[in-house]
Amino acid sequence: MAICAVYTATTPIHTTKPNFGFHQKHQLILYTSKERSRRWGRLSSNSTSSEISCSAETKTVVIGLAADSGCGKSTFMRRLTSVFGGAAEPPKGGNPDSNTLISDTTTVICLDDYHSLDRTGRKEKGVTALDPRANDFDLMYEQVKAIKDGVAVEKPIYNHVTGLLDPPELIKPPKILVIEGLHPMFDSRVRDLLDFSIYLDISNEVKFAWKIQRDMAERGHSLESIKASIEARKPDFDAYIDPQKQYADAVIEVLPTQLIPDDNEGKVLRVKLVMKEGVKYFSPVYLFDEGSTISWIPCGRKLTCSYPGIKFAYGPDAYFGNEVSVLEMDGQFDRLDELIYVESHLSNISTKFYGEVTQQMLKHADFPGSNNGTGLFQTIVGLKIRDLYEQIIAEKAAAPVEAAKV
Ligand SMILES: Nc1ncnc2c1ncn2[C@@H]1O[C@H](COP(=O)(O)OP(=O)(O)OP(=O)(O)O)[C@@H](O)[C@H]1O
Ligand SMILES: O=C(CO)[C@H](O)[C@H](O)COP(=O)(O)O
Repeated sequence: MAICAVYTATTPIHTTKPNFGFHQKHQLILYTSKERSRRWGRLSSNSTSSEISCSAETKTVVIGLAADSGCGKSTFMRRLTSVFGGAAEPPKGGNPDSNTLISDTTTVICLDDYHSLDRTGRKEKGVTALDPRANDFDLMYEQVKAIKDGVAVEKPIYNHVTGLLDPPELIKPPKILVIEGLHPMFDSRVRDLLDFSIYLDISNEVKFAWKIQRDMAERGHSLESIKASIEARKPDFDAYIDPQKQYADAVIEVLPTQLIPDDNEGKVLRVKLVMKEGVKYFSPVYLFDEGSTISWIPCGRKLTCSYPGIKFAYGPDAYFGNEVSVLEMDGQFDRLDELIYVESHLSNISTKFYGEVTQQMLKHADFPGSNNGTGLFQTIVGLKIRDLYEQIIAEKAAAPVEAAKV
């Protein structure tokens, strides 16, 4: 087992405003992206931080999850980590405002931590957090690469409560690293490090409904301020976030239902799972017959459906010039236990036992989207990621045996 160094932070604060309490002892220094990267991000063999032992053989599998804010990334992450078992929690004894979630198998880091401008800095420069100029892609690349290579890093923390950049936290290489946020597929160097990538594509109507529900109910924002915030972000969303979906191996697209004519309530959803063909370790899910075009209304004796019912569709398609398979569900389940009927007609879902999808959905019945295609497809993608991870590990384990044979 090799002893690996740790990326270390010499001066943790990078902000435009003096900090309070915990932060006071640090100097106020503004770095250019390059200098900040040099100070914070270089691999340090004479590091004063604790050194981390790591094994070169157990390389971290890296998953990217892209979406705009408030589009269900956290919910998806909870479903994903649950597939691997064990609860995901913030680093023990660390910053209470850390965005990181660690479980036995997975570490989820939020790419907001690579904002190079804090809230005030963005305001002063007149840029949004979605703008690449507000993010440090050099550091993101260096640190994700280091973790993938089995090296711990001192990752910055963007504090969503204060809007400031906090002192960094130590991230040790996990079995699976998930990088979630606005830009996991924006920088080609970071993109190339991903073993699998997902884009949550929430249509404007649905995004608006979800944001209103959360920001009005939980955060006390007014309808006008929510509308204004969505409008203000839209140009940068279109320019920098949305184009990433062309690179994703799987896209979960959430649209208004087509089952209710002129629906404007936004409660019933039509959800598509777009799966790229030819991705290593990933075989797209199919309904009934692989490669066919299917339309299926499962409502009847085995599935209870109230108005407006449920409709599935499956078939081949093209997406940004790539060959894909698309599985679609419009409508919502009345009884989650009956989902087993739908599950039994899906293939390549990478379950370990009959009914595992239904079991996962029942386990998290209280999560948003559990009665529709968002929850169903997020669960299935979680199972596919577990399968991908297990294939990569099995291949690595077999490699020395194969080499010895030769
Ligand atoms: N599948 C879903 N169905 C209905 N509502 C949902 C769904 N997913 C998320 N939401 C709504 O959107 C809100 C935001 O979800 P979540 O916290 O998972 O998103 P996020 O992308 O992690 O947000 P942020 O980046 O702002 O923290 C939830 O509180 C919920 O109201
Ligand atoms: O798009 C976002 C991703 O979560 C946030 O708006 C961004 O990180 C800035 O955060 P805050 O609004 O807390 O200053």
